[in-house]
Formats: sequence, structure tokens, C-alpha cells
Amino acid sequence: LQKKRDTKKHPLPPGPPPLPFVGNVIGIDPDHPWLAYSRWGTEYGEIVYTRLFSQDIVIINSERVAHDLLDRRSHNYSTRPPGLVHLLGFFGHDYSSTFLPYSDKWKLHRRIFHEAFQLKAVSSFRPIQMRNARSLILNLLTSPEVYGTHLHTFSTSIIMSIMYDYTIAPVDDPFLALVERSLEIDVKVFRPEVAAVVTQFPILEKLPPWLPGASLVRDAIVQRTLVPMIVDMPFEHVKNNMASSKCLLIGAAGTAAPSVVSDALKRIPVKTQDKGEAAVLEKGIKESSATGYAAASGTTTSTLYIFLLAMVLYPEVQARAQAEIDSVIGETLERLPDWDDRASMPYINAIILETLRWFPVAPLGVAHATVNDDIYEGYYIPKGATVIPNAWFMARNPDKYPNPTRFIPERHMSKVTVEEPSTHSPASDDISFVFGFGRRICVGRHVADASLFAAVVNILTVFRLERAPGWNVGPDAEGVKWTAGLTT
Ligand code: HEM
Repeated sequence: LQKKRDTKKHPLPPGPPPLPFVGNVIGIDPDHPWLAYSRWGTEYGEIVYTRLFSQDIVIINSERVAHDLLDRRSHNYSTRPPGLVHLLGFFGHDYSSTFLPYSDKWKLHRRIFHEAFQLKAVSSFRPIQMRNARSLILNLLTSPEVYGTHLHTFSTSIIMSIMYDYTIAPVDDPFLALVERSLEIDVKVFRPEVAAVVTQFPILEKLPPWLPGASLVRDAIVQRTLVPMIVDMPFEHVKNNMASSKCLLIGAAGTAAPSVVSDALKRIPVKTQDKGEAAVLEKGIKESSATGYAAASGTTTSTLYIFLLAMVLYPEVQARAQAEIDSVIGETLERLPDWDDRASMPYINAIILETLRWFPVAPLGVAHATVNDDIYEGYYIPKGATVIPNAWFMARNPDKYPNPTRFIPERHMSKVTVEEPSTHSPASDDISFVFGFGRRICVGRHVADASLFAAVVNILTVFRLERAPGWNVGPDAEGVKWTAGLTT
């Protein structure tokens, strides 16, 4: 039954007419929901209401509305959809900072991330990022045919070093195997569209696992086994390192190499003598750090795939970027670029911004939800509504980005920051919407920005990327097959 509401005074935002019971489920390609949402954006405007079964969905199709609601009214728009939160619980995933409802637990996770990943702190990770970028170009030189694996190794090695000072084994790393299996399930399941179906048909969670069609239950069983290992294994690695370094040097509080986890653990005794509170803090550190891998690896890797695609499709952009690099480090390649060169490379910075814009790797961001009813520009937005920022459509706003399907770094040239690199932040640039909004904006955006610079500048310094013969993809990237989930 549809909820009874008095929407006479304030109508719901416009949207496609729903069918009885199912709402607007039909017509959404589950693998590319942003395409339907964007069509509705063209037809109905900046804010669209739709219903998936009984779940209210509000799609935000413009940065203007997203800033109004998700930033300026963030007190009401900073939680996650209850259906999604429930689904995560069913999968044993209720530790994930990304999907925690707005709560004290989320605030603690956010504080732990903020201490490590705020703009003025992230420069301490630069040696790790540059070292991994150098390994990346070496790996690409050795076996270019498995470039995807190398991009993935680059992203995962960085986040594991930063978080845990954990060095990933070149082959068959035991932690990586676990986490990749788990992420495969995550990206296909943790979406508002799936949550709406499961909320409507709770029986789906109760089916016997052997039944054909009970893949949700089977996946949940696998996840509930994997999750405790994923959360515990790298955390114990840090604790063991800290303990053994203490044994070696009695009295020195942890001489293990620094990492986000060891730094956060070292801060605990200073802050609290209370055992209960210390346990809560330790759990918060363990759970938030386990979120870091999932949040950082797929997004960074996918962005680098899109960068390679752009370079192959736009050789003139590549040539201009390489001319810029040559002008800074010299054509003889006596050295590779480094952080100090960044301020002299506005075109490289513009390429990074355009890569993030051209195909946002999280095309629908991560869904927010309302805590209370709201009225916005005369429209009624119900309590508990799932609120989806359609980054894909924002990136294709022709008023802001003329010819939006084309890769044109020049459009950012007047905006790229060229000051001292430690003050450079993509959030201050005009593509910050790809990192989300308000209190939930991506905590890793400054880390991501630096990793992308390290990879992009090193790749362009030593390689020329060319189209493989017979590969027929046009400048709008039509013909490219996208693997879609939470991230593409
Ligand atoms: C190109 C790379 C990246 C992109 C495009 C990206 C994008 C996003 C987006 C769209 C969100 C959701 C924001 C919202 O709810 O409005 C998010 C959240 C988050 N990201 Fe990123 N991200 C990237 C890299 C990273 C990295 C490297 C890290 C960690 C070091 C990270 C950690 C997180 C975390 C923990 C959250 C959850 C924040 C919360 O719910 O409070 N991300 N990211």
C-alpha cells in the first residue's frame, strides 16, 4: 500500500508516473540506473521524485540543489537509507563507515579519518604514493598487457601502506584475496535499487541458501565469514608490529613504522584512562581502517582506467601534457617528476580534473537519506527518503561544461590551483561533486588527488599511449563496456 500523505499543500517533486505497487522499477536498467535518472533529469528537472516499490527516492540532478540540500541542510540529509543500512547488517557489514547511519559511531569514524586525511596531514603520505607510482611504471613496462592488474596493485598498495604499513605480496597476497572476494559482492549488492527490492520482499533474506534464486542469502553467508577476517587481519598485523617493537625497545611506545592505525592507537592512552571508552575507540579505529581499503581501491583504480582511455582517445591532449612535463623536467629525462613540480604543471592538474569529471567513477555518489520531512522550493520531501546525487548528470551539464561528452582539460585551465602543492585540493575546484556532499563528503579526496597526480605524471613522462589496431571506440567513448556497481 502506498503511504497516505497530504501532498496537496506541497506536492512531491515531479517525476515519471509510477505504476501501482512497483512504482518506477520498470524502465531502470539495474546496471546503469544513472541513465534513466538522467533521462528523467532532462524531462522533469533538477529534482525528481520516483518510487521503487514503497521506497521514496529523490534524485538530485544539479549541483545547485545538491548544495542547497546536502550541504546547507546537512543536519537533515546526512544519514544513509535505512533499507541500505539494514541490508548491510544482513551481510555483516555494519562496520563500514561509508554506510553507517548518522550517529555517534559514524562521528567517531569520521574523526579518526579526519585526523589522518585532512589536507594539512596528507602530505606525509607522499613518499608512499610516489614510490608506488615508480613501481607502477616499472610494472607497466614489464607487462603492459595486464595494465589493469598494475593499476589495481598501485591503488591497493598505497592504501594498505597508509592504513596499516602493510606491504602487499606481489602475488597471491592472502589479505587481498579475501577482500577482493568480498568487494565483488559489495559492489553489486549495496545499491539503493537493491535495498528497495529487499525492503519490499523481506522473504528474500529468509530463503534457504540452496534454493535457485537465493543468491542474496548465499552471498550474505560468504560475506559474514569474510568480514571478520578482513576487519581483524590487517589490524592485528599493526598491533603485533607495535608489540614486537615495544619488546625490542622497552619503554618506547611503538617504534613500528607509522601508519594511520598505529598513530590512532598511540593516541588512545593519552586521551582516556577509561577501559570501556578505550575499547570503543579501538573498535572505531579497527572498523574505520577496514573501510579505507574498500573506499580507496576501486575508486582510484577506476579513475586511472578512465585516464588511460582518455589518453588513447585524445592523442593531442597527451602530446600537450608531455610537452608540459618536458618543459619542467627537461627532454633528456635525467630525472622523473616529483611533488615540487606539480605547481608548474597546470595542464596535468587539468587532466586529473577532467578525468574525474568525464566519467565519474561513482556516477550516483553514495545515497544520502532524510531524517525528517522537508519542504524545498515548494516541494515536499518525505522523511526516510533516499536521496541520490546524480553526479553523472551534473558532470554532463552543458551550461557548465560545453560539449560535455568530450575530454577537454582546457575547460579547467582557468581554475586549476597552481599554488604550493600542499594547499592544493580538488574540493576547492569545480568538480568537487564527484566526491559527494555535505558532512558525508569523501574523506579520502586529498589522498586520491595526490595518488592520481603521482600515477598520471609518471605514466605520461615515460610512455606514449596508443590505440591498439582495430580498436573502434569514438571520442565520446561510445562502444566502451562499463562494469557497473557502486563504482564503474
Ligand atoms: C577518485 C577517487 C575517489 C572518489 C571519486 C571517491 C568518491 C566518494 C564518494 C562519491 C563518496 C560518498 C560521499 C557522500 O556520501 O556524499 C565517498 C565517500 C567516502 N570515501 Fe571516497 N572517493 C575516492 C577515493 C577515496 C579514498 C582514496 C579514500 C580513503 C583513503 C576514500 C574514503 C572514503 C570514505 C571513508 C567515505 C565515506 C564517508 C562517509 O560516509 O562519511 N575515498 N567517496
